[in-house]
Amino acid sequence: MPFGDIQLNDGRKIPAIGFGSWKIPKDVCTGQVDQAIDVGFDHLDTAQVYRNEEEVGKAFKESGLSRKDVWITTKWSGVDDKDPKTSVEESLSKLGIDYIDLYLIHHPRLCKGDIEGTWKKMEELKKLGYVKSLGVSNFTKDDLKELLATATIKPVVNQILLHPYVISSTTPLLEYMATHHVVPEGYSSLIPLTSKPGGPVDKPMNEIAKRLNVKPEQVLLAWSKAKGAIIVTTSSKKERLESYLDVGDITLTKDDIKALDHAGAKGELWQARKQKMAVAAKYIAAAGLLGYLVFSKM
Ligand SMILES: NC(=O)C1=CN([C@@H]2O[C@H](COP(=O)(O)OP(=O)(O)OC[C@H]3O[C@@H](n4cnc5c(N)ncnc54)[C@H](O)[C@@H]3O)[C@@H](O)[C@H]2O)C=CC1
Ligand SMILES: O=CCc1c[nH]c2ccccc12
Repeated sequence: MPFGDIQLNDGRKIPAIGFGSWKIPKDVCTGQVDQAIDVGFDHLDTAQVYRNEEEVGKAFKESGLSRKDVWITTKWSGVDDKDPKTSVEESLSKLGIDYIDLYLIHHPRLCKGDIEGTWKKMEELKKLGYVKSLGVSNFTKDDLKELLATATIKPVVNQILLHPYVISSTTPLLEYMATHHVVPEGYSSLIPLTSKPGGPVDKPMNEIAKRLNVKPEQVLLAWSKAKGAIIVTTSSKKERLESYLDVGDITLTKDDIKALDHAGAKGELWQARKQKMAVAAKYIAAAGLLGYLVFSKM
């Protein structure tokens, strides 16, 4: 079963899984995007700051696919303090296309305290025909509230970190977004495998993978899909890319999702406790040093 599309609040439909080009070196980028398109990805995610828009654009051109058949997202990352209009014109030229499907504010800090003014500049880009849909990334609930208070065009997505170890702190944001029809786009969904292996999520993830006869990474992507998110992921390996697309066929049960959420929340709690202990240890060490300095002078 193919992944299909997700309906956006501006009437458009976005392919539910995308191939991201963050950290892909220029010299191998076109080849990796070519491969992703070859296996069936029709949604590419890049950014001004990834510095590989030209290579992504080259792969699209080489694919011979028609512009309407590939969804292209890029982001205003505030590189060299350039404003959204200058940046989007540069992105269009680098990508070699005449419109961008989805243009995102890469991070709220780029707005420098003026979310309202920055969003107005983004809205202009849609009116100019440079971009079809507008969205944000890494916005908190408060950032979104501020934006929605004055927006005339709603963001269609908020591209956010989404994996079981952040589910507890992210649920209020996801609920707020659902109320306002802003679709989550989840990135770094594979963190339990890539940078936090050995945590509490491993057990349910591996058990579910075994029961369904699928790979652990597919369980994590299926979890993200179950949260209603558009998935943005990546790999340089053809077999992995194929296995990501096969997640379209995987449906987790309510109990599977509960088990992953529960294990994720446990890990999040441990992490928070570890951070508190580290801060406390720093204070104790500083107090000890101060005491030593005071008493050694007596
Ligand atoms: N808006 C934003 O601030 C951000 C956006 N992104 C977007 O999301 C895309 C994907 O981000 P990532 O963090 O790379 O996502 P990811 O969590 O999907 O990780 C992808 C990596 O996981 C590896 N992987 C797959 N299965 C594995 C396994 N079983 N064991 C170990 N490693 C395994 C892959 O080879 C690949 O290198 C980026 O290219 C970018 O487009 C990423 C980060 C931030
Ligand atoms: O998108 C991936 C992470 C990243 C790399 N550079 C920036 C700048 C601003 C926001 C996010 C990121």
